[in-house]
Amino acid sequence: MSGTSSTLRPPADAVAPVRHPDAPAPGEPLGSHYEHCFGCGGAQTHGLNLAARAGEGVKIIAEFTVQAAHQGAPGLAHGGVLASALDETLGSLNWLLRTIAVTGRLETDFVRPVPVDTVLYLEAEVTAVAGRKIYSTATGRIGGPAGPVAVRADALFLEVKVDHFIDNGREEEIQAAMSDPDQLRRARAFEVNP
Ligand SMILES: CCCCCCCC/C=C\CCCCCCCC(=O)SCCNC(=O)CCNC(=O)[C@H](O)C(C)(C)COP(=O)(O)OP(=O)(O)OC[C@H]1O[C@@H](n2cnc3c(N)ncnc32)[C@H](O)[C@@H]1OP(=O)(O)O
Repeated sequence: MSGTSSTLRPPADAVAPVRHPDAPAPGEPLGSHYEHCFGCGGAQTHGLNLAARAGEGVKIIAEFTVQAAHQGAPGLAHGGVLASALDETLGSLNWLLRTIAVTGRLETDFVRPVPVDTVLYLEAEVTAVAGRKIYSTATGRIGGPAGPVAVRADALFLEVKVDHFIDNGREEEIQAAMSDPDQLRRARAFEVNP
């Protein structure tokens, strides 16, 4: 079964996304935007440890290896974990636009079961932008980067101000993130405006 709800279809006045001139070059790893991020952070024991790199245009390529801690059914990845991998890959696209944005809507198709130890080869792309709305799509393939699609998603991200995090995040993590000695991560958190 597949299909995308009408809120994920870009309006007639949507424009093509513009890759920021300072976006990482194609092939360059993005690194983690936050070490405690479940998707990409190195400090999360059972996190996804998803490694993303810039593609051409406004595209991201990433890999994620399904661990035993990610099971739902015996020996198979939990669907929510696979949705997280898609969400994280789609979220990484915003760094190529130099926009801070959060997921508003994520529609996922689970096409094939994904066993533990499988490498999920992810690709995501921004398809259109309309004001604060960023439309994007992603696939996760198994058996190799050109293998069959196991999961796919369409998403709508909404651009937000940094205040979104400062006003809503727990105080101790906000303070710690603000004093992060890693300059690149700080830049990704605070200096994303062109
Ligand atoms: C000091 C530290 C600072 C740290 C800084 C960190 C930066 C690091 C970089 C990156 C971080 C991201 C990490 C990546 C992780 C992967 C991505 C995630 O998982 S993000 C987490 C999950 N998502 C949420 O938690 C959003 C929760 N939702 C909200 O906060 C709001 O609902 C929000 C911002 C999404 C929208 O709220 P509104 O008040 O801004 O906007 P309204 O007026 O409601 O909507 C604007 C337009 O968008 C449509 N819209 C909004 N939500 C929609 C939806 N769910 N479906 C369809 N349309 C929607 C509306 O219909 C409206 O459209 P019309 O302008 O009227 O045409």
